[in-house]
Amino acid sequence: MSVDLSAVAAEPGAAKPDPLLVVDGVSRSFGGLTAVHVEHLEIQRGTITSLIGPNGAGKSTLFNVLSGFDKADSGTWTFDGRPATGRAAHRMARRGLVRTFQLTKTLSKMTVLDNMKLAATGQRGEQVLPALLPPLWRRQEKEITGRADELLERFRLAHMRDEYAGTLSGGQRKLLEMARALMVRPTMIMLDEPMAGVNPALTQSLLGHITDLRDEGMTVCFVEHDMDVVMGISDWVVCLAEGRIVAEGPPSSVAKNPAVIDAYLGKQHDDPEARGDDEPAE
Ligand SMILES: Nc1ncnc2c1ncn2[C@@H]1O[C@H](COP(=O)(O)OP(=O)(O)OP(=O)(O)O)[C@@H](O)[C@H]1O
Repeated sequence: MSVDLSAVAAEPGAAKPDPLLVVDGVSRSFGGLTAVHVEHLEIQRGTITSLIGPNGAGKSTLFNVLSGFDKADSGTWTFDGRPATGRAAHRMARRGLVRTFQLTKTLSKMTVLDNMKLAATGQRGEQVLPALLPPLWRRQEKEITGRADELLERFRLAHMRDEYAGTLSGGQRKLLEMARALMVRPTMIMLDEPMAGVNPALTQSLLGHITDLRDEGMTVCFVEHDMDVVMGISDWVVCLAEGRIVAEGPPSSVAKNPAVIDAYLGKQHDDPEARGDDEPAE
């Protein structure tokens, strides 16, 4: 681990020695439901921080808000010491914060290389299709292709460079999602369930890539509902439940925190599928 967090209190809202992202009073509701209400959160620079919590805890909503893909109802946040509240995703990408997003239908019909090149435009995604790319982008094309090839090599996707992205396996898609996000050379990468639906061998490889990014100095934050996945890799774990931070700390302390256990068990208790009930009671 590159940053020592041993002196940081394991409690919600804990101050970090050198936070890259600082969140204050952020809330987001849908109708009458408060999906997120985070009083204070600091993400330490140069660490792997995991955001865990049961289904519906608000993890993706918080991610979407902070990365500029959704709007908060209230609250403020800063990135790298500068105000970032309500900034659009492509502006945040230019400032160094990117998030991965899943390969959509449209992107599946483009080649792997074009997916990478498009990502270089900085999270504008499908709003900027290749035919419409600005002249500046064309001038930089050589450099961008070079960067794309370098990343495809690193993520072992070079042999798929000219294939349609839709032909990739589930695991290769996850690698492409990560590689795409790195096109803009971010300082912070936010990964939404990077291991979901991936086989164990590939999970190990993805975990290796994530650790490498951190070791190169990048700040990594990922959302995961499966607590076991994050334990081995995280420097710090933040647990959300019903939109609020209920615990924070090193993985070992969070794993045995009663509020975390309650959040997961409580959810299981409410969820007929997790209880193993196939049919609702008469
Ligand atoms: N666009 C939306 N419209 C209405 N409700 C929403 C919307 N997005 C999220 N919600 C609700 O907000 C709550 C938080 O959802 P969110 O997806 O952020 O949780 P999560 O922790 O990421 O869950 P999961 O692990 O299942 O992805 C849920 O109750 C969800 O139904």
